[in-house]
Amino acid sequence: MPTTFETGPVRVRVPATSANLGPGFDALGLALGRYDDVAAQVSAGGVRVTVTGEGAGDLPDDERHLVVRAMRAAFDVLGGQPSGLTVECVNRIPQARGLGSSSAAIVAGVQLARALVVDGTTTMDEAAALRLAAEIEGHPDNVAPCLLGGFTVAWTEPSGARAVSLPVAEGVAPTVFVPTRQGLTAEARAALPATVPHGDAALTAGRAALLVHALTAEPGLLLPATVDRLHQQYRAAGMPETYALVSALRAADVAAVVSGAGPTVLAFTDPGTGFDPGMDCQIWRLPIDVSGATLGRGRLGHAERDPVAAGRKS
Ligand SMILES: Nc1ncnc2c1ncn2[C@@H]1O[C@H](COP(=O)(O)OP(=O)(O)O)[C@@H](O)[C@H]1O
Ligand SMILES: N[C@@H](CCOP(=O)(O)O)C(=O)O
Repeated sequence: MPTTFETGPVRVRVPATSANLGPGFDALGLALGRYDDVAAQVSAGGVRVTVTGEGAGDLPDDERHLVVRAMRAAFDVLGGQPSGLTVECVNRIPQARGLGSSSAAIVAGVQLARALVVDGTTTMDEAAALRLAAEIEGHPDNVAPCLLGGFTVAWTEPSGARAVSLPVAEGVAPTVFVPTRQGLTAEARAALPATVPHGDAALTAGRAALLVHALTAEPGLLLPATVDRLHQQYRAAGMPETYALVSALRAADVAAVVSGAGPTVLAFTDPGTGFDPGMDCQIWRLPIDVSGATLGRGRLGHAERDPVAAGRKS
């Protein structure tokens, strides 16, 4: 039986994410209250993508667009491809900064495809959506919080990625320092060594375990819980201003880390208005997103189309 598709548009709101959080390389992640909104509809013709906000004018408007690539991968799993797609993106997550923009695009694509298939040869539950999104991204630590919301612990089994979402303790409201300059995750991953000293691995494993306790129950322990020896120092040469800012914040007893692969810095407490970050950046205090990717029916409304104002969940 051929796959049947929803005839009207569907839409999804996907949060920014911060991965690693210091010692949780490729495992820990946090969903943040800044969002991309994406709508999609099956059409008779080819693929047409419009982009407003972040990436407008730079991203491809055809099959090469990451949302469309993720949709195509999900349609393959679900059993059938629509010939044409119309996709509208309103992006507020800065790209190539360490705030999970690529994962947001991938999760948006997978979720939209799931919502557009009315009757396919296979169904895809949330666990399968996570597996597919992680496979496309290559690591699960951003796609997990983007899909599930909250603070997530993700891991990979032979059958694929899995994750749990944990409630964050009251009062944790991260501040992010988002540099003007971009840095690609693939390049930051290439800077990592193939092996690390056993002592560094042991120290980092202990702090990652402590971080789960600190974030869920005892934020007073976030400073020691965010020590990492697996990735940040190896990436420092490629983003010296980021590394200097993390060091300056930590010296002031602020639990700060490189967000994802950088160059954004995430601080778990507000360093105060007088603090000089020493680099050209935007500073945002973001709530933690607890819902993850949220689907809806219909095209984007007035609020979702505003690339500036609608950065928060309504
Ligand atoms: N919303 C989006 N729509 C389409 N492509 C995107 C989007 N966001 C990111 N990308 C693609 O992913 C790249 C950035 O990915 P990456 O280096 O992993 O950075 P980030 O830390 O922001 O995820 C962009 O250069 C672009 O090619
Ligand atoms: N664990 C990954 C996380 C990358 O996050 P991003 O937001 O920079 O894509 C890594 O550190 O490479």
